[in-house]
Amino acid sequence: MSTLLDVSHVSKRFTMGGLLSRKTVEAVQDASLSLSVETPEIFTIIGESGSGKTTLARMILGLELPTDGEISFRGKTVSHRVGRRERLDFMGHVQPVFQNPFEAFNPLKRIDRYLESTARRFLKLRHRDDLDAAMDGALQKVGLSLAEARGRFPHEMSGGQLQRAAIARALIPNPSLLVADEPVSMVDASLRMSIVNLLKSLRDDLKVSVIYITHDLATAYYISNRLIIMQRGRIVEMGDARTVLDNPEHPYSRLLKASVLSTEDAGSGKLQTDPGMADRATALVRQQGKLVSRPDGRSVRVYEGA
Ligand SMILES: Nc1ncnc2c1ncn2[C@@H]1O[C@H](COP(=O)(O)OP(=O)(O)OP(=O)(O)O)[C@@H](O)[C@H]1O
Repeated sequence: MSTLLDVSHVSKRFTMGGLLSRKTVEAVQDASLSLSVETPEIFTIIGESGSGKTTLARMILGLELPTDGEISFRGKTVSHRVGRRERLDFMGHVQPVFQNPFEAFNPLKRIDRYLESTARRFLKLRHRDDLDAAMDGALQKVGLSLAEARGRFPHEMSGGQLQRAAIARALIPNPSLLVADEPVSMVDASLRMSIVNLLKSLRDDLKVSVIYITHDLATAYYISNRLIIMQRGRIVEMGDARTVLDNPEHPYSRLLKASVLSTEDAGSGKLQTDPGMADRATALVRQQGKLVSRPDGRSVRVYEGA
């Protein structure tokens, strides 16, 4: 098995303020994960707001450097501090998909212009027919076409269509990994599943791996192969998505699952989770603990004396 992405004991500390009011945030602490070339998968990062998901994603994309540890893609260290050609080569293999498609596109620039400049930059295409074929090919992969997208400004598309166009743009260089940071949270609920299913078909039909960052346990359960659950910068549970979500073991993972409101719970007015469970999960956050492998293949953070 060869390694596509290797995140090894990575931490990120942000330091803010001046000399007298210095404050540090441990955004990510000692995170490790790896994806293989041979098995494309949807690897999900779940956690509450501020748990370090985006920081981890930005380090994987080389937009942020780890304070400790190392990230490598196909054996090469990921960093933005490399030459332009090396950076472009990396970006051809690893593409981001952002949360808000309306922010990802300049409102004054037509969609096809974006796709065209990506095709020029990464595929070095120059002729009109070649550019059109590359754009149409990418748009077809996401259920759109160049005929539909040509000449349209971002505001002339729905959020769902625009997120598809953003994914089409990311697909132009033929990447082997997409890093999608909450790609459905700004899309209308009724269109969300179409984007989620699209990510699934990118994995199954195009063999593209996806790092899927979300707050949403339901979509994570539906499309993920494996996942990690993060709490305040630390991975607290990691493993096969269904094994973990069917029977979460870490108190924080249990709390997350218990916080998902079913329509039945809403109907019966049951809006609160067990306060004891929340207290246990937050008390543990102050301890470092240790990720321990379990026989069922998952890893769970355990604490001394707990
Ligand atoms: N550039 C930065 N400078 C200082 N602190 C930062 C920076 N980026 C992130 N942080 C802090 O690091 C922690 C983790 O943030 P991060 O955005 O990675 O979390 P998240 O899980 O993605 O949250 P959300 O779901 O709200 O996007 C937070 O406490 C955040 O305030």
